[in-house]
Amino acid sequence: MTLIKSIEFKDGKLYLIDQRKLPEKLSMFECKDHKDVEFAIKDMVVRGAPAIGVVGAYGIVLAAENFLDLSKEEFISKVKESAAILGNARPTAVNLMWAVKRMMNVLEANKDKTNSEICEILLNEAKNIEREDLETNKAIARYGNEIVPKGATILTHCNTGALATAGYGTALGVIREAHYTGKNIRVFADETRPRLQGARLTAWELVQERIPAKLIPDSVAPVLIRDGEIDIIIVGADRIALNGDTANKIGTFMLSQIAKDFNVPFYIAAPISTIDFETKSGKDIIIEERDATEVTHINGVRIAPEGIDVYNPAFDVTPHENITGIITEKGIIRPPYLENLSRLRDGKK
Ligand SMILES: CSC[C@H]1O[C@H](OP(=O)(O)O)[C@H](O)[C@@H]1O
Repeated sequence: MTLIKSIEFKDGKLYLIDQRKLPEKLSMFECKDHKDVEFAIKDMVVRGAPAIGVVGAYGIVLAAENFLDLSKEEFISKVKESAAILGNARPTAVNLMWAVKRMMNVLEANKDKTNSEICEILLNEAKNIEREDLETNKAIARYGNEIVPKGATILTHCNTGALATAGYGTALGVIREAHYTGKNIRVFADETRPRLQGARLTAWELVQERIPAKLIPDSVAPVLIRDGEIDIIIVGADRIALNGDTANKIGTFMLSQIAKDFNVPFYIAAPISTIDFETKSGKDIIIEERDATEVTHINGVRIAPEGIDVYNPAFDVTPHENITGIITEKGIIRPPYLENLSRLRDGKK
């Protein structure tokens, strides 16, 4: 099993696999300060809800180190300002704001220490967030593997692998676990227009791991589901509302509706940090709209005529009624989601 490490903080800089360049080129993008990190998140050098949470945390560390020599008051103010900028780099995935809030809580709790002590403490917290995400991925994979039948054909959408997390993956982590525990599974991976995370990233991870898979145009998935070719669908999430409505990559809702029509189990795999207990339902989730050129161009080559208008939402919301279960590091959460997610929020079994 090749552990793909897409995020590395060393010698006071943050290095990221540049996912815009994969699969043709494996190169690192260097972040010297929090503005580089903001760009990396916005331009999808790094993407994937858990991954941008980890990267956002390290962005705050870079900010603290760059403002180290300021007065304590200016230092705290500048770090908080940088954190706000990072937290707003992409609006839909809750993990980013979750990580930023966690880092700000640590800053607040240690604001009476010296600037350099605070830098050290923030770096340790960012490392904790990264380490915990990897552990979380492994737990999600183990629980998810329990619902993967031997010999199953699994459909997945977008990229939810090591590139989208601190390593191993969420939905793709379940697929890895099923493969490595000898379940003899095979995968259909949606290409996932327009940014092609499936074709460029998931396919790359599956090839690296020699997991039997076929890449398909997004519109093939409904036909495979209708024809009984898919045993189970497992996808990721960017934000799960308290009632279980889930925001994920555009195209997920369509898959869930067709899965429901043809009685194919449809699972979300996500860490608990992706559950937003403050958001009551999917209606309240902000859906990021991205640049028109993501649709009108591929690799910089224009494929649609000048002058055509574009609507490019990066996510859609799957209603909780379409979701068979939510695979988390604490087990699989089943309906009724409002009741069960509220119990999780309140720390009840
Ligand atoms: C475990 S990644 C979760 C989620 O993030 C991806 O979105 P993006 O590539 O725009 O960052 C996709 O929705 C994945 O399912």
